[in-house]
Amino acid sequence: MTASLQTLQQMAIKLGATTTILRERVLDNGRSIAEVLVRKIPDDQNNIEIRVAVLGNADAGKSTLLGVLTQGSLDNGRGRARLNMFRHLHEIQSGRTSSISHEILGFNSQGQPINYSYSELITAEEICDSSTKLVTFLDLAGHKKYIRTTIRGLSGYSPHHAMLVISSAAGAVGMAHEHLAIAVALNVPFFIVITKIDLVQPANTLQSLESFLKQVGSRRVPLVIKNLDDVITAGANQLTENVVPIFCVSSVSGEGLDLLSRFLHVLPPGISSKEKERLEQESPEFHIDENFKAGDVGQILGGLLMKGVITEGTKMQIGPMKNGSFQNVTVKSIHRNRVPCRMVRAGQSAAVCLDSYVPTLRNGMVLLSAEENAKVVCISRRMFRVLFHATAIYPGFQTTVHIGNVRQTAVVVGICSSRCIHTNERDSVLFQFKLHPEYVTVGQRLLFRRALQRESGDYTGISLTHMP
Ligand SMILES: Nc1nc2c(ncn2[C@@H]2O[C@H](COP(=O)(O)OP(=O)(O)OP(=O)(O)O)[C@@H](O)[C@H]2O)c(=O)[nH]1
Repeated sequence: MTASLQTLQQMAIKLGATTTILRERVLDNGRSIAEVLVRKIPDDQNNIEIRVAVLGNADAGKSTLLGVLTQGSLDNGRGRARLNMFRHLHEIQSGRTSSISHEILGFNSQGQPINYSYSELITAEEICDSSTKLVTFLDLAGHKKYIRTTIRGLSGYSPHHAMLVISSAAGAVGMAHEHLAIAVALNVPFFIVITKIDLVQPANTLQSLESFLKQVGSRRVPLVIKNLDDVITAGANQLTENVVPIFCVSSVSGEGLDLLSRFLHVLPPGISSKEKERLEQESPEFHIDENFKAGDVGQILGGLLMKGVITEGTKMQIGPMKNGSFQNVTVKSIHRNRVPCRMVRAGQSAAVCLDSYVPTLRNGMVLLSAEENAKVVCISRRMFRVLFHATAIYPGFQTTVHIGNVRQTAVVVGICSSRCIHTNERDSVLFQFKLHPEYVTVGQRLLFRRALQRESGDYTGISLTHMP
């Protein structure tokens, strides 16, 4: 076995790859078996990246868990670990997340976590440089007041996986149901973390999970992760098998965190390297989710590059403006994970600085290649499925729709095969944006939600496919 592992390692080194032994076992006949992860990072990339959105009810322990994973020191049960996750003073004062924050956790080639406790004064740049795998967490808000921000995170940032955090003290209550229903509707693979097991044993919460999963429309069955074998099996099959991995952890005692961390290390990115290569060949399409001006630096756009490659100096067009037109711009500089870089590739998020100021910028706009003949829509036809509605949806129904980063009021102007749509029914629907045209592409999922009364927050439905 030692000789075989050495040979494998030498083969990997020749290809510029690394090997990590995931598990080893000695059989009854004295022979042994080892499962080895061979990780090859593309030549032009530092590490393999995945984005994980963190969902769950307020006070479930999301920010605390992220604080513990990314800062590397345990919580005191009174909110110490979450302090670094907050972006605003009111969040620190209330202990409640209201915005989307990004946190990173790296892993080296041996599978050891690299976070801010790895060495004294380590910076985000050094974490990125020393990691072969990088997990970016999106810490989303749990309180129902901030549901629109949470939907924006799930729909706009295209996370590869969602992590639903449930407190074992409170169970799957409040917004946990709605958050997971949205992740299921957007087809984001998910896993569950039951936290605070130092306070209450998770037995009752575990029991209720099967019916909880059915209620949100997921046909997957829960698989409680108890040992390293379960971790490897669940990690390898996360995208294909019909199971939901469940971890039981405590951010105060640290119990169960090792298995969760190992799972994050083996969790695969959402798309294959072939698919990624194909996307990189296409014309660039950068979806804007944040825009701001920083002193003399100029106009900065935060977002995700869905297709193509952008480099410094690339000539592009930004829009659509209110009249549907696009404005020509040039990319001045690019930052990724707070570090300057020369290039951003399909599937990566980045902050792009433009050479000129763009008036009337809004989130949901796109940056496209300057040569692209960009088309925008006022009216769009889509296949709809209503997940829940108290009565039915008729023409004239008006609501806020989310398509990626686009968020705008739209009106249903026609339903193709019947007069109205009820819960669980599907139909092709024509809807019109109320204010201005938007850039949408075939296959993007559309999500709409309407609060029937201000407080109740009834979640209504999703469109499955965009029909050209
Ligand atoms: N005993 C114990 N307390 C925990 C644990 N995890 C979190 N807490 C405490 O639970 C409280 C709420 O945690 P948060 O991390 O702010 O919860 P959240 O889900 O991020 O809440 P929002 O930001 O409002 O969405 C804090 O006081 C934490 O110290 C745990 O594992 N054990």
